[in-house]
Amino acid sequence: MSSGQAASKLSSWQKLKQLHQSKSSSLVLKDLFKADSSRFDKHSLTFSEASDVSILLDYSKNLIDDEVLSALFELAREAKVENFRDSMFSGEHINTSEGRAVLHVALRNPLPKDGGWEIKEEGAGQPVHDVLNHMKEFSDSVRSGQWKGYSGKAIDTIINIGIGGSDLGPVMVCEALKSYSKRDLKMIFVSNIDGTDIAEALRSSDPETTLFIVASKTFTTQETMTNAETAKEWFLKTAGDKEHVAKHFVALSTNTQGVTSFGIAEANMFQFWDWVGGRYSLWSAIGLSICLSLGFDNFKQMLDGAHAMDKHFKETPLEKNLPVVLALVGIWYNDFYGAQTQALLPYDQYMKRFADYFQQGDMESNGKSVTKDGSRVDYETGPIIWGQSGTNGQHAFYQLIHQGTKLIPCDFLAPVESQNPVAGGKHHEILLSNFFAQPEALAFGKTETQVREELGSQSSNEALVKSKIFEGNKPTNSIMFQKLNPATLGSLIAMYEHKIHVQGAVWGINSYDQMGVELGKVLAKAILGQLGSEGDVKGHDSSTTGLIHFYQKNRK
Ligand SMILES: O=P(O)(O)OC[C@H]1O[C@H](O)[C@@H](O)[C@@H](O)[C@@H]1O
Repeated sequence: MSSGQAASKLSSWQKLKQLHQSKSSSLVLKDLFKADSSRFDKHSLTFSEASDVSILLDYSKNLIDDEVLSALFELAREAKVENFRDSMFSGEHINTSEGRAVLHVALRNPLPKDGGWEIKEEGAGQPVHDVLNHMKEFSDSVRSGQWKGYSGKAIDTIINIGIGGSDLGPVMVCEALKSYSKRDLKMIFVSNIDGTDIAEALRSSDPETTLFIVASKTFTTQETMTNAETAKEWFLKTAGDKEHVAKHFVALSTNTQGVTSFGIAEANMFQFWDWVGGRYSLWSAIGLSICLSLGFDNFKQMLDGAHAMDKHFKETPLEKNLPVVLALVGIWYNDFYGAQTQALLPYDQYMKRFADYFQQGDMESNGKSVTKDGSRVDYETGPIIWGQSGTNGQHAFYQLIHQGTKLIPCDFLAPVESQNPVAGGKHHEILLSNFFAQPEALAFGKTETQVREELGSQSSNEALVKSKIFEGNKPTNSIMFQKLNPATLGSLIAMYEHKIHVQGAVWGINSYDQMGVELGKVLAKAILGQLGSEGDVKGHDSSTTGLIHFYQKNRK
């Protein structure tokens, strides 16, 4: 297991610091490509270890050379990334602050008799497959119309009520794999405590044909429980009899007692375990909305794609290991170039929620400032993750990436094949030409000489010349895959999950707790009890008191 040692104490870290000082000015992409015509071949990797999956990672447009790369791999070895990875796979309790194993990989692991690994943790073998069978049975019966609502009608609307990890994964996947979905089954996701979210969902739904999925690992999350109660009240107003809840409410949780006291029978509960982190839970019962929308077979293919990436991560030498390479290159910018953010830019409209999903995945995992042994880090940890689908981003924020003052490493992702080759494939070719052009423009820019040539007689306008120069040398990864099918999406998600794992291991932090979301929750609870009258507002600073008083005076 990783000791939680500060990364800056490692000798390879110091070496990387020196390398950055001594050679960053000579790490110029234009020159690096000119000097080595095989740079793409040397710095690209392929993954095709799952059926129906083919992924190319081109990391050649990074500010790296052989010396930097070998120091980065040395860092991974010195930080015992391989040991820590193996500890995760074997079920050791690597989430030390909560004393838990971290086993989302077990959710996509076949049984040992079918070629999976033996994992010694309660739930991590047959029980996982029992829940999968339950999910299959249930989703088949709802999708086929066999499952009937209380008045005998089939279900046509699914409302998933959950937040954070109990929302973002299902939302992202249902959107990404929309072309595989049952189009006449309406999927609605309610997460926000803002009454608008549930009100809009209910407005367009019919209690006789709506199925509610209450998704919450803990079954105590205020937003989810409040939305679920409101949904139940709305349902019972029409349905009347409490007995009917059984036909319209199911729960996904680790908390059986919470589920039954809400009024959902254990038979309508899909179980998972405390070793599934919320932001890693879409592979578990939390994926029920995915199964309902896409069908179990597609869900299973997504699990298989993820499992193949797990196997790749577990067994492939670091130098050829996609998640490891992504992680190390990310550390190079995050810790040595001072980059604050990392953009995820999928050139596939179906992946429009991908960056939102990994905002939680990455930032909740690695947004930590103490190591596992409790020392304050003296280096940067998790990056700010953001992005949106291409080409929309190009017309919104790429200006800053190209010519702003900040270094923003970007991952570009795109499918070879479009699922909607409209207008004879014209849209897709235009989309891909942009996917190819942007990393090229970022890497190689446009020189002053080129600008002057282009401007011709106007080149005497110095300010204009300067404004049109692209400095270039902006690093990117390009990730191409054949087609966004369920297995490929599974592989891509698992690839980024493991990237996060490797970075957390190098930084010596616990990527698997989320203590930082607690304080705000506690304070909100206390304030909720004080909103009644001005006199109740006690124990706050003048700003918070002033804000609450303003609300109390002006509410209607
Ligand atoms: O599934 P639950 O228990 O409702 O938690 C929902 C979310 O709550 C908090 O914000 C965090 O703990 C997240 O990691 C979690 O995903």
